[in-house]
Amino acid sequence: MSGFVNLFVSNQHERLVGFMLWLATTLALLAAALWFARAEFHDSLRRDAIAELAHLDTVQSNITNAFKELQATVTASPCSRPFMQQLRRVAFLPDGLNKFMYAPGGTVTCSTSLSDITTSRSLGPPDFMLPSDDEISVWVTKRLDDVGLPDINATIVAQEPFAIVVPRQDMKVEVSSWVEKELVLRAPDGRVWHLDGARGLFSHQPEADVADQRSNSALRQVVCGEDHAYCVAVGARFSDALLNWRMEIALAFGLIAFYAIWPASAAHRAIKRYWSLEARFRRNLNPESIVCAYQPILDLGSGKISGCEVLVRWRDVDGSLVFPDKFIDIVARSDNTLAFTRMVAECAHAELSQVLPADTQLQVNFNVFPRDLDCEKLANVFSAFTAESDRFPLALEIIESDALAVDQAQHEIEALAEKGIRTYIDDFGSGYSSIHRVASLAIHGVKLDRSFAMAPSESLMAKMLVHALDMIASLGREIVVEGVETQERLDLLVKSGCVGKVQGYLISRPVSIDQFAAFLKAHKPDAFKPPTQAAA
Ligand SMILES: Nc1nc2c(ncn2[C@@H]2O[C@@H]3COP(=O)(O)O[C@H]4[C@@H](O)[C@H](n5cnc6c(=O)[nH]c(N)nc65)O[C@@H]4COP(=O)(O)O[C@H]3[C@H]2O)c(=O)[nH]1
Repeated sequence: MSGFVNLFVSNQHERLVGFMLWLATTLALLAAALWFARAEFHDSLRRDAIAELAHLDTVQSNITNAFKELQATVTASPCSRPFMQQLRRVAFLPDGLNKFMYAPGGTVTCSTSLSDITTSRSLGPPDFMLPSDDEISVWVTKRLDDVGLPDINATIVAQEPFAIVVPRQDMKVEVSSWVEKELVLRAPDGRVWHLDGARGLFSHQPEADVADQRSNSALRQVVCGEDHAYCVAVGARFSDALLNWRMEIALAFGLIAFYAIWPASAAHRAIKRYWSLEARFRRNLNPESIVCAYQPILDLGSGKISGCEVLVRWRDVDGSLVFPDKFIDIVARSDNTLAFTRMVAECAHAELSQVLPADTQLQVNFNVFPRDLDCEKLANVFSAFTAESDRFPLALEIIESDALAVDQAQHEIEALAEKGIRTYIDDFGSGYSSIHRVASLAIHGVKLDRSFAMAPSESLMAKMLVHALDMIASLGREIVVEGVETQERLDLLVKSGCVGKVQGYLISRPVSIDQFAAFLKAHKPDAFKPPTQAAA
């Protein structure tokens, strides 16, 4: 499951996901097209079978009419000259039936071909009777030498006292070369007699002596006439059909593969939206996914770690840690800034109070959104810290933004100070902060933006560092410098004589609570002092 999630979360597999979606869409469309083609093919087989059956229906209706005609018009004394004349008159009707017999009880006494049969000849027991009320008996492919029709194998149908020789029925409807047909007669008990076409197609089990295994078609349609006495089976192998239409199929495949690009890319966009960091973050932000990191703050006067800044990380759905530069803006754009800060405060308080020794005294700095600068609300969010202000004095770092109305901010900052909560202007020098604003607010201190301390030695920013420090120092506010990465830069800050505290990778990166506790335990006050001072 996590591998599957990874596929969408990590951008590395974007091409693979896009390709898989295209492939899946192409295959799905192809399967739908094949299903449709198969259904259409089935229908066309059925249409062929019905067309063939229509011809047999005509034969059956001719037989029914012939019997009616015989019963109505052949009334003379059986086998007498007038009888034979009447019989022949019916035989002349243009319905393809011209061999009639007088065969009461299945015994042929006279026929249109042979009027003077000296001895009656029995047809024997019929092969089957039709289930209809007309009492019709059927003899299938009977040799007719006995009844004066030498070398003829034909089907005889009889309705007392007449019998009709049904001429051999061939298939009439033209079909494609890869389509097979079989014509059968079928007794009510299920026995089947092959009449024409691909033997075994009807029963779908080729007889042992049938060499042509193609009869075992994959697609088959069987339609039967009235009484189910005659049926047409039509079949073909789908693969044969596909082979036959290979050009059309290749073209269809190309078109499907091409048009699959649109639904696949729409699906890809939807998936990307669903799995975007913003969507994942909004769906999964909860106290369990909040991870706190602690960056020590070094007091330059004492050399001790006087506090820490709590920096939040977010545990993504694939387990990886996401840094605030990726999601703080998402929080800032939402209405949940205070709820978010509460989650961070609760996470930090639980960890700090559990892991650090009871006698630890440490200022804990939190970042708060400017819009949440409201003493009452913040005191509520950080109530666990204000309740333990001896152990964990609280400090709030506020990024001064344009939205921060000085008068209102001043009022809230004063109220916070009354509750023992310190406030700092964060990232001074990076945003809207001006020396005028710093002077107007009763803040405890200023955190100088890390870009000053991190700037290369000869750069303009590095040169501005000392001036920025002088300027803030003149306002009498505590100065904390962030982003101290080298001993050289730290030495410069110490030399300036106006920096109270520093924070940066030189001292420690933001670390987990256990690493922070270990760091505090191992820290020596002269660890970052220049060698001369350390020796003294
Ligand atoms: N290259 C370099 N970087 C250093 C050094 N020392 C500290 N940093 C980084 O500088 C950032 C200091 O936090 P920030 O200015 O408050 O800037 C923070 C803060 O504005 C915001 N943020 C972090 N946690 C929270 C939070 O809980 N709530 C709110 N509202 N914002 C937060 O996200 C920003 C970035 O946080 P991080 O990515 O943790 O980045 C941290 C820290 O890892 C250094 O020597 N070199």
